[in-house]
Amino acid sequence: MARKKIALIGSGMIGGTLAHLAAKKEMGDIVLFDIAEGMPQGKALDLSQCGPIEGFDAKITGTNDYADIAGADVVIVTAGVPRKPGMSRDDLLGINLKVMKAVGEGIKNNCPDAFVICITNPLDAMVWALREFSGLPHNKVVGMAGVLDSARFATFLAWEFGCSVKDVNAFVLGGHGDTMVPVKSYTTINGIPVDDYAKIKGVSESRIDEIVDRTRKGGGEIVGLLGNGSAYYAPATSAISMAEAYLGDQKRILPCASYVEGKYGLDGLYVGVPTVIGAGGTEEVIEIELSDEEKSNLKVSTDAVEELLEACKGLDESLK
Ligand SMILES: NC(=O)C1=CN([C@@H]2O[C@H](COP(=O)(O)OP(=O)(O)OC[C@H]3O[C@@H](n4cnc5c(N)ncnc54)[C@H](O)[C@@H]3O)[C@@H](O)[C@H]2O)C=CC1
Ligand SMILES: O=C([O-])CC(=O)C(=O)O
Repeated sequence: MARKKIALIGSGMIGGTLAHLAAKKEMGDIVLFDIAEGMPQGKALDLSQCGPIEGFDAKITGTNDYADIAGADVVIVTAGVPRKPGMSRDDLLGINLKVMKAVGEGIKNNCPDAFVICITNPLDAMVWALREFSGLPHNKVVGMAGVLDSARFATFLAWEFGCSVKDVNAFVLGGHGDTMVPVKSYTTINGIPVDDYAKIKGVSESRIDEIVDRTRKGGGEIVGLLGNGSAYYAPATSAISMAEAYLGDQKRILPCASYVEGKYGLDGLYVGVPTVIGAGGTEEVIEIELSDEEKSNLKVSTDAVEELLEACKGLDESLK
C-alpha cells in the first residue's frame, strides 16, 4: 500500500513540531510548505537527519510550491501569524483571513480530497473561512482547539488532585477564545464526576472555578511567558491525534471545531463540539445535554464566533 502523504501548510513553530511528531509516528511522508524561502527546506533537511537516530523512514521535504502538496491525504494548516503579549486571538483576523484565502485555493487546486485540519487563529472563524475558500465538503474540514483546551483543563485538574492525567477526562466546548466553555458536568476522574471528586479530596468549588478560568486563559498565559509567539508542543500533539483518528478510521469522539447545522440551536457555523472522527472525516456531531448555565455560556461563546464571521464577510466580498 502506498504511504500516506501529510502536507503541513505553515512550517513555523507548530508546523515543525507537527512534522517531527508525524515522522516519529511513521504516519506517512511529509511535505512542509511555507512562503518563507529556504525555511521549510532547511527544517525538512534537519528533521530528515533525525531519521537514522530515531529509526523512521518517513520522507520529509520542504517546498514553496503548492504543486508539491498534490494528492495529500491530510493537510494541517498553521500558516499565518501568532499573537504577541497584549493581543487577543481576534486581533489576527484581518491578516490571517488573507492567508486562509491563499491556502484554501492551494488546497482546492492540489488536494481536494484531503482531510484538512486548521489550527490558525482566530480558530473558529479561520476554519470557517478556509472551508469557504477551499470549497471542500464540510465533513473534510475541521478546526483544532477543543483537544488542546481539554488537555489544559485535564492537566490543571491532575495537578490539583495529585492524580494521573491518564485518569482525567476533561471536556471543553465552544469557541477557542476566553469565552470557551469547560464543561464540568462531563469532566470525570476515571468516571467520578469532577465536583464529587473535589468533595472527596477537600478541594473547594472556588478552587475548581479558578482552574476553569485558568483553562479559558491557558493560551494567553503561555503567550505572556514566551514573549514572542504562542504554544506549539501541545497544539501540534492535539492536531496529530485528530489526523490519526482520520487515517486510522478510529471513530474517536473528540472536541473539535466542526460545522454545526441544526444541533445546539446553531445554523451553519464552526465551533467546538464533540465530534466523531473516522475515515469519513468529521462523521457526526454529538449533541449532549447541557445545564441551563452551560447552555447560556455556550451561547455567549457562539455569539462571539458569529461576530467574527460577520467581520470576515465585511473584509472579503466573496464570503458574503
Ligand atoms: N487552534 C489552536 O489551538 C492554536 C492556534 N495557534 C495559531 O496557529 C498559528 C501558527 O502558530 P505558530 O506555528 O506558532 O506560528 P509561526 O509564526 O511559528 O508559523 C507560522 C508560519 O506561517 C507562515 N506563513 C505566513 N503566511 C503564509 C502563507 N500565506 N502561506 C504559507 N505560510 C505562511 C510563516 O512564514 C510562518 O513560518 C497562529 O495563527 C497561532 O495563533 C497556535 C496555538 C494553538
Ligand atoms: O493563545 C494563543 O494565541 C495560541 C492558542 O490559540 C493557544 O495556545 O490556545
